[in-house]
Amino acid sequence: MRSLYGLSRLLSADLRQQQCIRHYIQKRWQSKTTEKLKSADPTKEIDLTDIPAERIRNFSIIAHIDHGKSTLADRLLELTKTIRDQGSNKQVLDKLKVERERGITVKAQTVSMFYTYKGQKYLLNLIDTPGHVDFSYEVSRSLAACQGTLLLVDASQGIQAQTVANFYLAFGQGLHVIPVINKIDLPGANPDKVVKQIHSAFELDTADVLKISAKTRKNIEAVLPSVIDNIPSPTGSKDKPMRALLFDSWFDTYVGVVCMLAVVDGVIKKGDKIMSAHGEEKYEVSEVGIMHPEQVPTGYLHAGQVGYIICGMKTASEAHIGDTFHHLKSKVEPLPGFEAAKSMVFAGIFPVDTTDFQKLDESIKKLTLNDASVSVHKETSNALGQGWRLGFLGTLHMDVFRQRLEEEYEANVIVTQPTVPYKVVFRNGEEKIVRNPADFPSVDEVSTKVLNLQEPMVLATMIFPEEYMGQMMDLCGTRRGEQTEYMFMDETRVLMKYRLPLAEVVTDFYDELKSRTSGYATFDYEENGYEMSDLVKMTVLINSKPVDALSIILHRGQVQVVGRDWVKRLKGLIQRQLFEIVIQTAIGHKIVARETITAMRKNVTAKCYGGDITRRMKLLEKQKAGKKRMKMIGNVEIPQKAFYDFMDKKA
Ligand SMILES: Nc1nc2c(ncn2[C@@H]2O[C@H](COP(=O)(O)OP(=O)(O)OP(=O)(O)O)[C@@H](O)[C@H]2O)c(=O)[nH]1
Repeated sequence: MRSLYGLSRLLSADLRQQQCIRHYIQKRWQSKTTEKLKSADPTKEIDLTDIPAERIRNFSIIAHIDHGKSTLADRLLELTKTIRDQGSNKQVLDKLKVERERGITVKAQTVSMFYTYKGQKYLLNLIDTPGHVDFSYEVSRSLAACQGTLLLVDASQGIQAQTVANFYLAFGQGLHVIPVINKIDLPGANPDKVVKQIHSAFELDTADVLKISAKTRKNIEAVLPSVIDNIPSPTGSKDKPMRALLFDSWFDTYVGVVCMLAVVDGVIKKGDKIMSAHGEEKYEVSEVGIMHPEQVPTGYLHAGQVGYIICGMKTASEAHIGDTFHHLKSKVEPLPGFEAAKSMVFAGIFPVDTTDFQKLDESIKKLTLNDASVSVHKETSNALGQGWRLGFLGTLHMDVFRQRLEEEYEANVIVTQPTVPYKVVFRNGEEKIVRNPADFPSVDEVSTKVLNLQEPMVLATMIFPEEYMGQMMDLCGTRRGEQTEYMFMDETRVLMKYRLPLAEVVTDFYDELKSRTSGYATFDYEENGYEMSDLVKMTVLINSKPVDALSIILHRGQVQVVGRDWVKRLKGLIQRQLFEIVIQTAIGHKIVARETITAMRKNVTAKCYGGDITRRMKLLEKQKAGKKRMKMIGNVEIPQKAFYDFMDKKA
């Protein structure tokens, strides 16, 4: 065991690598379900000429989930009169319906505020970021547009796993970090203890640490002066050739893609002809402005400013996040970009009612217009018909996508078991990444052509009260984890690190971790390469016919448990039919588990004793309609609903 002092060196793993696995989702700013912000000013052009770069501050708020970032953002927007203070503003920057329903920020938002301090007018650009582990990718790219950040910590909960992860993202990008202790109004608040934690964990100067309550507004007025006094202004030069970093974008039905830029050097104006360094595409700027909090044209943005441009970009995939824009004729050194966000979780998506395919196709197209990080390929399944294989950055990203499909497009979908990208190394030296169990080599191929099989690993950091140590070690042990480090955060809390297979983390690991520690444990992870693993593909057979949509890649050690569980659950979902149904799970030809549904004789019109022909017809019609939602596996009819319930673990 070791003290926490100097945690920085221990945790400063490759931050770039950390970014790749992190998850990200893009918003639809103009979503129909999106609530409009309450803007104090009607949309009119704003003049920025009186604000030199020295009086600009670009900063973000980072924190663990629920520590109060969006609430603090509300207070700062009110204080600067960017929005009206009606006493009812609640996380106004969380605009997506899913954000409001889940009470989490999914999408980083930028807003420009004006603030007068010591008689001078300042332009403060605030980027509110998500706190959930799944959306850390949003955090890291947002930080690239900032010079400093407010690190918010809940006064009753103290430092948690994403506090640590987000601090190191900011630290790794060389940002000035201002610690702020929030929720000091809570009865369990212990701000002094949290100050000590911050000091020992991050070696930050805590002499002037801010202690606030974003909810009751206590000490809120101290925040912006601290931002101005401590965070440096951007350093670029207005006189150099224009270079601007594209750090966010979204699709607007009327104007196409809106790009968020941090202008590093020079000036970008309406009418300018510009080019992207990565895509080498040419555009003409038709509108340029700031988010205040809605889009407000300014006519130009100069070095140090953060704002949006509209330049006739048609699709979201043209906007490469991390790209550099420059004037058409000028040659500039591109700014350091970001590594592309990588899909780490893949799943099949199918309509519950197969006649909804076209509609769902449209909906997926629209939703992915704004989320270039979702990879989409068509897929056909014998069990579920036509569908898609989608790649996501994590399971929350996947859940959010599904929820938006269901709520914003009224789609009814079956999402298959998520799969991580496995690696197959062949004896001839070739390598293949398998994102779909259908592409996994057969048992014969594995024994004749494959040198080894590998699975992606992560390094997980967990923070929890000491009394849950046994529970946590047990959980990580059953998930094939290997402990790499543990230490005390303070007298009562432990920080533990485990190397775990990603496949074990993307299932129900987070829920288990929460339930085993009464919600006290927090968790974050980063990518940690591939490792050789004894992997197999398990298939489900219904009356000897394989059901492709129910194939899964597993570690051999899990086969018995999962195999038995699956046949039992399927038995509960498939109705008895006129003949016996045998449900089996198998690895190649080897049967793992089996359940049987005995035969029955069913006559839907049996109760109609001849007489009422209309009723008889109605029942037959109903049965016919029901059949449309059935899938035939061999001679067995399985309702799509059974697949839906199976995937949703409703049995
Ligand atoms: N008592 C108290 N509650 C607060 C305070 N600040 C925020 N909250 C509450 O804490 C909860 C989470 O606040 P948010 O502002 O959504 O937190 P967040 O960090 O933006 O959350 P994510 O975006 O999901 O990461 C909400 O219920 C807030 O009302 C505070 O100072 N005191």
